[in-house]
Amino acid sequence: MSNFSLRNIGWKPFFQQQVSLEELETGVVARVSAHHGSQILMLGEAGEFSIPAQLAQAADESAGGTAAGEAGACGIAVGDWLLLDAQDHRAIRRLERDTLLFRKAAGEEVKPQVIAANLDTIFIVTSCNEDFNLSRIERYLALTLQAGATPVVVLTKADLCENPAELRHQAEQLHAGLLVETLDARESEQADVLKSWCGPGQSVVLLGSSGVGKSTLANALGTGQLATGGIREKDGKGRHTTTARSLHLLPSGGVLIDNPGVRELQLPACEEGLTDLFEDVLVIARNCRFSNCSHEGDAGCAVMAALEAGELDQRRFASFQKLNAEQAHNSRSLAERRERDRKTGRMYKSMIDKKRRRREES
Ligand SMILES: Nc1nc2c(ncn2[C@@H]2O[C@H](COP(=O)(O)OP(=O)(O)OP(=O)(O)O)[C@@H](O)[C@H]2O)c(=O)[nH]1
Ligand SMILES: [Zn+2]
Repeated sequence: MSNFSLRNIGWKPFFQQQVSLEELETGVVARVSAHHGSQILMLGEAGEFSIPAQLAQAADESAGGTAAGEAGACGIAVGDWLLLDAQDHRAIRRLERDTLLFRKAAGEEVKPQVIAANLDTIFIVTSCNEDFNLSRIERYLALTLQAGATPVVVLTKADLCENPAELRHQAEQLHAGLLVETLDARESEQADVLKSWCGPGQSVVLLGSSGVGKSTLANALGTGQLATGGIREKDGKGRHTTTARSLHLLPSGGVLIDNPGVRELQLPACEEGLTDLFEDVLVIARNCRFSNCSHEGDAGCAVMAALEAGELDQRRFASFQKLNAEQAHNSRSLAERRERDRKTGRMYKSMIDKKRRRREES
């Protein structure tokens, strides 16, 4: 049986203070490291084990108070911390989340889909060549800010670019204080700059399109070095499991969480994230004559004036409009869906009530 210190799997004071000494006498805390159909893989001080997903779900529903922006995004996520009964590993409670990264689920349905919970830093990876696109970085930034995590933009393939410093400068303008690193991901000494975000107690994720160098960076951070894959542990029913997990321990003491390949990256409801990201545009918009100004030809529009005066970048404004429209569309549809579900729920309930009354009467 392998041993992990809780700190090396991301345990922090924020979680510690949610658990009483009493609870720690009869319970254990462990972190969700993967979802495998009906089983959830957990990582705790005693190593790896799995519990039935149903039991974990029950703990989630009892978790109550949801963090800001968690709107409709429920369910146990990779990165969650659970308090379990030490004897039978029954899930008692899901600990409150520090941060929660989610996106709009793929497809027609407007549903938030949790990517991972309790991330400290999100590395937004993009390359200095064809993939470099400021508006795409803004999209990732909106999600990161909404999640409550710290964004760090990583521009890979600097070796294939004439002027990486210029791209870095452009990316830095996207948000006040935004940290941007440029590097050749294949050179592990260059990737070392990322290690300062990967110390003990820290959980990180790499987000970005296919081929930008995420696996290369993960390797440079040392995911391959601590051979912990293929651990055989007994699950609750005494069976052995050898499933892959999505939490990777790093030699620097932190945890790297795999993200399921994000192909379609549509924004979920994330108004706060966008408000934070586009503070510069919103400050200008405060001077529009009408508070509900569309910034598309309304009289007294301060945003149009700023665009004409060259004080606001055309690309930035287009991105602001596009992401806001997408966000508004997806939150409106979400609200509509909830209303529909509520109505359907009420209809079923009244049907059942009627049936019951009829039965009682007969
Ligand atoms: N020249 C150069 N090549 C790089 C750099 N980073 C990654 N590559 C190469 O780009 C290719 C793709 O890198 P990966 O690390 O597999 O990219 P990924 O983001 O994990 O891709 P997916 O697994 O498809 O999501 C590989 O051939 C890498 O060797 C870099 O900084 N410079
Ligand atoms: Zn306006």
